[in-house]
Amino acid sequence: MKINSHSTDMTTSKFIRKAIQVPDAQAKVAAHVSSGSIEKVTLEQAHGRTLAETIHAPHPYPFFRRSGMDGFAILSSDTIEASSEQQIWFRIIDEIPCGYISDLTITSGTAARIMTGAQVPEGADAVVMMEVTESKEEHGEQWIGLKRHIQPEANITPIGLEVHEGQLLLEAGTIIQAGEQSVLATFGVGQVPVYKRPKVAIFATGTELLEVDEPLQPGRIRNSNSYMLRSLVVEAGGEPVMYGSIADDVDTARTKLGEALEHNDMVVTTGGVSVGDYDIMGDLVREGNMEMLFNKVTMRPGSVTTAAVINDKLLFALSGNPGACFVGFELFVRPTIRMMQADAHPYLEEWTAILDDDYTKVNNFTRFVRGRTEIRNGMVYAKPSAARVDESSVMITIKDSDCLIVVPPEKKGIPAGEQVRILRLPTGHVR
Ligand SMILES: Nc1nc2c(c(=O)[nH]1)N[C@H]1C(S)=C(S)[C@@H](COP(=O)(O)OP(=O)(O)OC[C@H]3O[C@@H](n4cnc5c(N)ncnc54)[C@H](O)[C@@H]3O)O[C@H]1N2
Ligand code: MOO
Ligand SMILES: [Mg+2]
Repeated sequence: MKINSHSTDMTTSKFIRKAIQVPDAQAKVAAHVSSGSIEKVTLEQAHGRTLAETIHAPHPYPFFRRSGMDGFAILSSDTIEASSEQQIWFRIIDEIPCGYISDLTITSGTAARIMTGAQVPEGADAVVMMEVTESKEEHGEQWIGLKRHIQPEANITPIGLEVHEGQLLLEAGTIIQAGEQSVLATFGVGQVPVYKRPKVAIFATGTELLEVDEPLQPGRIRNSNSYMLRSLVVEAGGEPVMYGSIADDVDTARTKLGEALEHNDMVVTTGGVSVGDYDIMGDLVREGNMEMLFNKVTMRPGSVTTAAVINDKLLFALSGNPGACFVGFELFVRPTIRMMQADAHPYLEEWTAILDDDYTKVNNFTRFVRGRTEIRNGMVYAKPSAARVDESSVMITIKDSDCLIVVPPEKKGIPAGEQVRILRLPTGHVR
């Protein structure tokens, strides 16, 4: 390739970057996030979505006095004298399968045959299970005999045992999973108000990038970051929109970015954010038609992670190095997708763990080391995923990680056995 004239003058703007701390960078992003719009979806579509309105119970639950057994509805006071020596007989006056109600009232000496889940008839204050009764037929009438005392309310679930009318059922911001589905269905919420999934445009920059189905060529690699990002967006509850990959050309990037911004709620790119000659995303965010929030963060990997705002939409220009791209997503993009759906806990959950291997690498930025947790004797242990290398260029350990071990910028490493902070990665949980 011909040699072009490139500036390595350290006073040019691409080299002058003000590094900010991760929490400050997160706060800058958060200041530009507003929770997205609301839509109604069917209950089937609601799984994993975030509820946009608080829901109160429109009625008590159970809604009627419910039999807990297949048996007979009786008056418990009729059984006071019942014993192994003294059998009490009841005349069956009705039969109540589930879904039916009786229009008769149970009075002393009568009973109704009733099934589990059916509404207990008026007058009855107990249900006795079939197995403890004897039955007989006399003059065309059915009778049951009972030799034991039955407590009032036995086997009857009272109205409102689980939920009383007006009770808070689900708060806005709740993620709808199996238990929430049960609640919504029980209370007749068939159209569920949820936050719209943010549409997240993804594109990769890099002249070296090949499509996944292209054969390898010298000096080139396949674009893996776009697919990694796609999965991460799905996991975070966003709707990924793939814009492929482009060569390292600032005009192409500008056009692509414009197109992606027009049709989506935010844009995530990967590659070209460092100080290299072809690091075009870095150049693009300095052009002036956007507000750059930061282009250097005191973290590794991902120190070159860049964020900007264009027409109220966020652009995350993540590093091309796979490890850095991954960490940049987890610390900045995932929380944004969660915040747009009003998640009360948008950031990665923080735990304390015991470091399971010595960590010797020293650096002056906070390091987010991909790691794996294990519970032993009730304690959480975290081990770096990579046996030797934990470079930001390393791709292979992403799949082996369920946490980021936070290594503060200190002069020495951390020996095994010390307590460390870890950030839990919600891997595999599709929201
Ligand atoms: N002189 C300096 N060089 C570098 C610095 C620095 O401060 N001064 N920072 C280093 C750090 S730290 C990182 S991280 C990288 C960041 O690089 P970029 O974000 O500009 O990314 P690229 O240069 O485009 O690519 C880096 C690396 O990643 C591969 N890549 C790119 N896109 C993809 C993709 N879609 N899928 C898989 N792999 C991808 C690319 O081929 C490169 O190998 O800069 C350091 N350099
Ligand atoms: O941005 Mo790099 O990933 O700091 O190592
Ligand atoms: Mg670069």
